[in-house]
Amino acid sequence: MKLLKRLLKYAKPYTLLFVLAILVVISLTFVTLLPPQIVRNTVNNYITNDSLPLNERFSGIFKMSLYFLLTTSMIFVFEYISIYITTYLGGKIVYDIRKELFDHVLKLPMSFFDKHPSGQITTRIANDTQNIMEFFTSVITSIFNDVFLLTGVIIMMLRVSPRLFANISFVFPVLIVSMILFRYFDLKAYRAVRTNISKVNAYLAEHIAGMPVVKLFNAEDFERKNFDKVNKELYKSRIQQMYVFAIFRPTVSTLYRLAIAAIIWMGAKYIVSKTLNFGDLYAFVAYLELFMRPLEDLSEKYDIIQNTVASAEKIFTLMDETEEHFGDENGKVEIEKGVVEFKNVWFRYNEDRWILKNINLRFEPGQLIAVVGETGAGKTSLMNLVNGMYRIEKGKILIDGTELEKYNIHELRKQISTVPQDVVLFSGTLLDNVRLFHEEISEEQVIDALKKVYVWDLIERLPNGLYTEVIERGKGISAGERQLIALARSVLFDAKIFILDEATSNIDVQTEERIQKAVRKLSEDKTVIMIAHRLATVVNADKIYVVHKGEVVEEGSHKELLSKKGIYYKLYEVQFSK
Ligand SMILES: Nc1ncnc2c1ncn2[C@@H]1O[C@H](COP(=O)(O)OP(=O)(O)OP(=O)(O)O)[C@@H](O)[C@H]1O
Repeated sequence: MKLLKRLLKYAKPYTLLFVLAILVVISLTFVTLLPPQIVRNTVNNYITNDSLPLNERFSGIFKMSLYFLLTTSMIFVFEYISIYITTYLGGKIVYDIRKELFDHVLKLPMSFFDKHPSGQITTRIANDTQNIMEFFTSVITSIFNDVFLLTGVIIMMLRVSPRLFANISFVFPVLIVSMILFRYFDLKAYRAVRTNISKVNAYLAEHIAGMPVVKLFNAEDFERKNFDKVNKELYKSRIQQMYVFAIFRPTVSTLYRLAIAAIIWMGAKYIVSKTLNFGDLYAFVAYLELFMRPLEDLSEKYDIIQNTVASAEKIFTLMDETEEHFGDENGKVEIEKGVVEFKNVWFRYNEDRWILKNINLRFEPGQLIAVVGETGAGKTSLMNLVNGMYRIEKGKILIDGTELEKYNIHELRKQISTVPQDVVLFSGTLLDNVRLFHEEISEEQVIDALKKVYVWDLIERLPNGLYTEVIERGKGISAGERQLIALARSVLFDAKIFILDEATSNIDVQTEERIQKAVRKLSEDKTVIMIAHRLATVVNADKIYVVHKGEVVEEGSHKELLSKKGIYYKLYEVQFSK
């Protein structure tokens, strides 16, 4: 109930439209009840009324036909208006919710994205909101419609023949109970089908993305068998759902026909004994048919409400996630020199273990400083702290002597350029990807940036050059090319601090040498932090920090570190003895 209340808050700005929709629905109910009454009057007053002159009977029938036509047209108009308004309302409300949700997701901290799979977040924003749309388009106003119609039909039946109504009143609870039972079993079967559809989807998404691995390891047979399992489950649940339909649908319609037979049997007796008119019997049967429609509809709406509650719960859980409040909105906005210092920094992603322990580092412009260490040592984590992607637990990170938390984080991030290990490109051209969709940056400026890192000739060589289209996160562009694009992007945005996280790991030795030259030049007036696996790329660095199991264990120039014969020496030995 609380959830529905919170959901209804989104409808508040559109209250007037809702009121209008309900008024239209009330009018629709009213006119829907008219046709059986018109036919009843036609039969009773004109078709079977022998006491009237023939011409009056014909003109009466004509008049009634016009009424019938008029009400049918009104039903059309009201239905059109109500569908129009409700679809507009549902669409607009879901647009608002989706917008708010995505805005909120953009403000969530990295730790949130570490814990939640991207597919799950996508489903919340794309699919769960869709379920909610159904609630606003087909539940709210239809419930009014159904309740009004049910009440109206019962009133009309009582007006037509209270005696007939009393005689067959036992049929109504039977119809209602069988409908509820049908819905209950149908819902269960439908849920199983939906779960199995998501399993098939999830399986396909994961395994089609992993197709290169499937082919390389000859895993086609294994894939076939595993897919067959999920596919079979889906098939079985569909059959189960079909059984429910096969049993209940005919049961409900048979009950309905039996009720009509009972009405005709009793009604005919009353007609023969002249206590009921023929038109009354017709109207009564027609109203019974109208009684069935909202009954079916209401039970369907119950389904939608349940789905909506489930989706709303998930959406609001996401909406209640705490936003990232890193830094100070009104804090410092500009990095002046670009001196980065770590002072006794401790950091962990989860309670269970420290990733960085008592780190002390200093990076400054004019020097090329590198961080090395084995896989999983904590190098990338270190760099993510400079960007304020995660919060440290103990110690201080200072930029130009000011604590990171005292900066406006958005302004700060603009001045720190990172080339990550795994570069993600967006759909669009290479040009768009270098200038990150900033149309105000000209093609010449982009080419200039590419030339600065000595990669323009590589891009120029591609068949469509800068206009090469990128699809799905950069498929079709080699890993090395992606790194070059990211590197040029960093230069283009002219940051004060550059973080190169194994930025040349996928690039051939020749190109890497040229890039090293560019990086060296860059470090003359910028702060460049270079993380590297391959020690060959850091031998010329002014200073090298060696990180081991989350601690800085050695520091110095390449020569100094070799002479220490410590961890750096060992790493060097292993790499160069190869
Ligand atoms: N988002 C995360 N959540 C939890 N643990 C993480 C997360 N990212 C990294 N780790 C863990 O932290 C440790 C350090 O990882 P990090 O990526 O900093 O290492 P690295 O030195 O950069 O390694 P590599 O050379 O392979 O890039 C690893 O044990 C890793 O499993």
